Amino acid sequence: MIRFEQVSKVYPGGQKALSDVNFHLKRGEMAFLTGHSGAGKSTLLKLITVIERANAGRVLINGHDIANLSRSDVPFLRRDIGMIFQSHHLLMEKSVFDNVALPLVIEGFSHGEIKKRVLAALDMVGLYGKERHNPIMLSGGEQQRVGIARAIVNKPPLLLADEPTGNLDPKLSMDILRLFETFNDSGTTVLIATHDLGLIARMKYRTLTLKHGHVLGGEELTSSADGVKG
Ligand SMILES: Nc1ncnc2c1ncn2[C@@H]1O[C@H](COP(=O)(O)OP(=O)(O)OP(=O)(O)O)[C@@H](O)[C@H]1O
Repeated sequence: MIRFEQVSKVYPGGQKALSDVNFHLKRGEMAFLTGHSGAGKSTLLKLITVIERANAGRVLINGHDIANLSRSDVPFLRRDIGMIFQSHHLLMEKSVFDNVALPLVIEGFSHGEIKKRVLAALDMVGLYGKERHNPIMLSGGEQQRVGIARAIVNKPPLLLADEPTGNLDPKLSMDILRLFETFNDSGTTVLIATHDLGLIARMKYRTLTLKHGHVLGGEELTSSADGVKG
């Protein structure tokens, strides 16, 4: 589903963020992306979502080289990607319902369909009944789950998460990871960038490790457990 071939990224100003990165994330797979602060994790996710573009090499999504993607095609690619951030980027003055509905409103779904899908997404993340609350009234873990509901509400085939458990305690972090497993079990491809090595060790999914923009441990995603679920 995602293939990087000899990908390098240098930011304007000369900061080298990724160097000759190769990896392949298969459809239906769940994997971690890790590495020290500044290793290039967010940059790698930004190349997949075309927030940034590579300077060298090829980024292929579903076999398509995204270097050939025109600006007007980018929103169509992003519809297939659910993106989850540590700071979840919720609209605090809007209700939980409106936050989760946003991708569907942008896509022009009918009111009836939006209601059905938003309530189903909130149910999946355990927030059914909180749709009229504002995010400010919720705990950090609940706010993170609103962000997750928004990312999965249009059922994207690919879910990318950038430090999704960064502000959460170990129990809540595990709950969030279990939630990702549920989506993965129903066929969603999942890539999670995280510093949390403890979490990675407990979950035993394949791990891509970056160090100063280079992939450690060979060209493919490496694992001590060959992707076996923990
Ligand atoms: N917009 C930018 N302009 C210039 N340099 C940047 C930009 N974004 C990131 N960098 C640099 O690129 C390198 C990789 O950054 P990136 O954010 O991808 O790392 P990261 O592994 O996600 O770090 P963290 O875990 O701290 O979020 C760093 O040296 C960073 O300073």
